[in-house]
Amino acid sequence: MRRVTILGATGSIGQNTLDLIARDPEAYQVEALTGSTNIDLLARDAVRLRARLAVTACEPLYRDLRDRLAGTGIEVAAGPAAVAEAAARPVDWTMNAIVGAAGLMPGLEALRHGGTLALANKETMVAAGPSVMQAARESGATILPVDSEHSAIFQALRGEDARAVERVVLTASGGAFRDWPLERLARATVEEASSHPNWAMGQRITIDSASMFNKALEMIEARELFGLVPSAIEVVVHPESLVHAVVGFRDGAMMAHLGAPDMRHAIGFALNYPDRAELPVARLDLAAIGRLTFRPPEDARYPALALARRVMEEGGLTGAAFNAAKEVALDAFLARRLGFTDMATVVTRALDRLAGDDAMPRLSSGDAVPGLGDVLEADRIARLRAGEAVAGLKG
Ligand SMILES: NC(=O)C1=CN([C@@H]2O[C@H](COP(=O)(O)OP(=O)(O)OC[C@H]3O[C@@H](n4cnc5c(N)ncnc54)[C@H](OP(=O)(O)O)[C@@H]3O)[C@@H](O)[C@H]2O)C=CC1
Ligand SMILES: CC(=O)[C@@H](O)[C@H](O)COP(=O)(O)O
Ligand SMILES: [Mn+2]
Repeated sequence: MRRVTILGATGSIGQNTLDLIARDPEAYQVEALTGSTNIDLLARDAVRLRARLAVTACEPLYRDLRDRLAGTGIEVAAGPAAVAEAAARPVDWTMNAIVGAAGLMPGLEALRHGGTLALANKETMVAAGPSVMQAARESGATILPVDSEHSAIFQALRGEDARAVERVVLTASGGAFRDWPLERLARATVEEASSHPNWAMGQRITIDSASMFNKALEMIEARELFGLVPSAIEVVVHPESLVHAVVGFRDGAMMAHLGAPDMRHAIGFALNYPDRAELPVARLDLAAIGRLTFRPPEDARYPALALARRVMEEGGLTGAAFNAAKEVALDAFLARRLGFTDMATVVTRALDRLAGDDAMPRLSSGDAVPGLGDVLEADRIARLRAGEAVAGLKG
């Protein structure tokens, strides 16, 4: 029986993970489930899956969660530190499906005890890729990417010599507004941005798909996970979301990964690795699909992609700053304090300000791996600068 922990169990990836685990209950012992605001679901799943520990990141909800689990024998805890402590409990397999930079510390805790980390939380790699990879090397932990594109790349690279890789192509659906007239984008509403053409996902990543900030994060995630040079990372718009990524090799061959737009593919791959197990996902009928289409992303529609290139060029703490500024901009859009196209403006202004900002930690030239303290400080300062940029745009 494998011991597993699911961080972010109440979200979209978390629920897809539990769906797979619940289909084979004898195969898994659930050590911990974590969530944040949705304690009804957290409590219900903790009982259903006989978890040993249930944790809400939201401290004020401790009593409510405790009351819901009274008499079950399931341990209860609350707060960000309790989430990290849950992640630190030794298990064979951990899913990190927390959204945002909040996933960083629990993810690092999970890596420190070894085992396998199935990583959906792409923000972790963007903010602190070198630290994360170093933590895995030190403990001998295995990181398996869950983001569909990165799982696809990982699968295409199996058995290949990494030195033979010439390029990777990340496919992008183009998001909710791929066919809108450009002049309409500034008036796009939260509701309109929260509907993905192909994937059912959490609201934040769905909006990031519409702005292409999701793909921008994924470019950086690919660089960190696979050690690629930025020029080897390409993005192509593929409205059908059936090809998840393509790897190009030095002999000109290209290996594409195809599958239905269902995250249980990538989660199931990580859960069963190195084997392949039967998964409850739709099988593609290529003749019925008929055609797959591709087109270049438009710079004017998707300024986030150029920002990702800038982040990769600058390196160091810029990834942490970029992710944090993007989170602030997205919060402001969700709160109706910013327009849709203002999000890229806020992130650009925050990065511009940070370039000469005395408050930003300075890395010494020998720092190949920025320290975690510096990463967290860069995140904090970037949030301040992005907040100022939001206020500046409103005023
Ligand atoms: N959804 C998808 O198909 C894909 C997602 N990803 C990535 O996976 C991650 C999860 O995405 P998704 O499942 O869509 O997100 P959701 O918003 O659906 O779920 C997020 C999870 O994180 C929890 N959470 C929220 N804030 C905090 C916090 N501060 N501390 C601890 N836990 C918190 C939520 O708890 P609660 O709901 O109880 O408040 C929930 O369990 C993201 O990094 C995303 O980019 C990558 C590829 C595809
Ligand atoms: C399912 C998944 O991995 C998402 O990150 C997906 O890539 C989002 O779709 P976009 O291609 O629109 O960003
Ligand atoms: Mn993805």
